[in-house]
Amino acid sequence: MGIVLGPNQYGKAEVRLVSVTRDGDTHSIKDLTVSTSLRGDLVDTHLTGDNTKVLATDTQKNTAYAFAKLYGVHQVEDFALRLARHFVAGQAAITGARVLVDEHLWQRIETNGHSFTRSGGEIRTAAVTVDHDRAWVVSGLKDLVVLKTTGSEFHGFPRDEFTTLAETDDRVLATSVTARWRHSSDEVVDWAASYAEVRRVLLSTFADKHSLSLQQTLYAMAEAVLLARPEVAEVRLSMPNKHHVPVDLSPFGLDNRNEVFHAPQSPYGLIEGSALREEAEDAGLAWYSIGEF
Ligand SMILES: O=c1[nH]c(=O)c2[nH]c(=O)[nH]c2[nH]1
Repeated sequence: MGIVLGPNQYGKAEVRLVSVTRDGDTHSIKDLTVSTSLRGDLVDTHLTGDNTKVLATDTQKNTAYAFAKLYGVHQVEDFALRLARHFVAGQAAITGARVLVDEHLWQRIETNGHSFTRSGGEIRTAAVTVDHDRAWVVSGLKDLVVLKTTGSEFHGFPRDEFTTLAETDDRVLATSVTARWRHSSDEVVDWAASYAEVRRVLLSTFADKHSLSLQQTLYAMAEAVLLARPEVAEVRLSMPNKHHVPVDLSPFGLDNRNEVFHAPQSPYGLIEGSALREEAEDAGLAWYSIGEF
């Protein structure tokens, strides 16, 4: 009995692609996860390792980035159709292409034209500790994903023999905010109004504070909450630095002026910190009640 090659396909899965377009100070983003699968006459590579007909998955990935630059993303259906047709038209052995696109949707933070929150997924949290007749109330939120397409720099860091990171005076800054803030007293406050205001202050500070490091942005956000909300004694923030790396399109004769980014899920920087009132009462116990980062 002979053995034959059964159905097969191959491609690049989960290419994280972020495309920024600018109209003056008003920026727009398209944030995609793109997966490609090609089918066709692929017997040789499976049976003998002859790759003559294999359009490399790395090339498929590069094509997605280059097409974002060349044609823009616009509607994901158009983007996917263009990519899929290109693969089928360009390689005689490739007769079928399937392109899957997840578009991650963003909403504007209205304070400026270049800051966004990712839609959906945000969670409001509360942690309460009671010790005999005392109570501590810690409100918070997590998975609040924010991004700004300008107004962020990072330079002046030490360069040792293992440093490769380039200095930048204009980068995309993105993070998923986990925030916890401890209320000064256990008296009932208007929790809903307090939450809404803290959230608003966190967002507007992220958007409007010109950033020289995510650490600086973190502290500014926590400080702004304390300045705006007398009922809050301490704010803790945990903010992963969701890196957006400009894709080098120069091998394809294309420039990339902060337009097309690779947005890997990991690794990421993890920036954590807090701000508290100097006179914050019972900080030791409060530390325990607010919990770890
Ligand atoms: O805002 C930043 N803070 C860092 O500590 C850091 N480290 C790094 O590689 N990039 C960045 N960005």
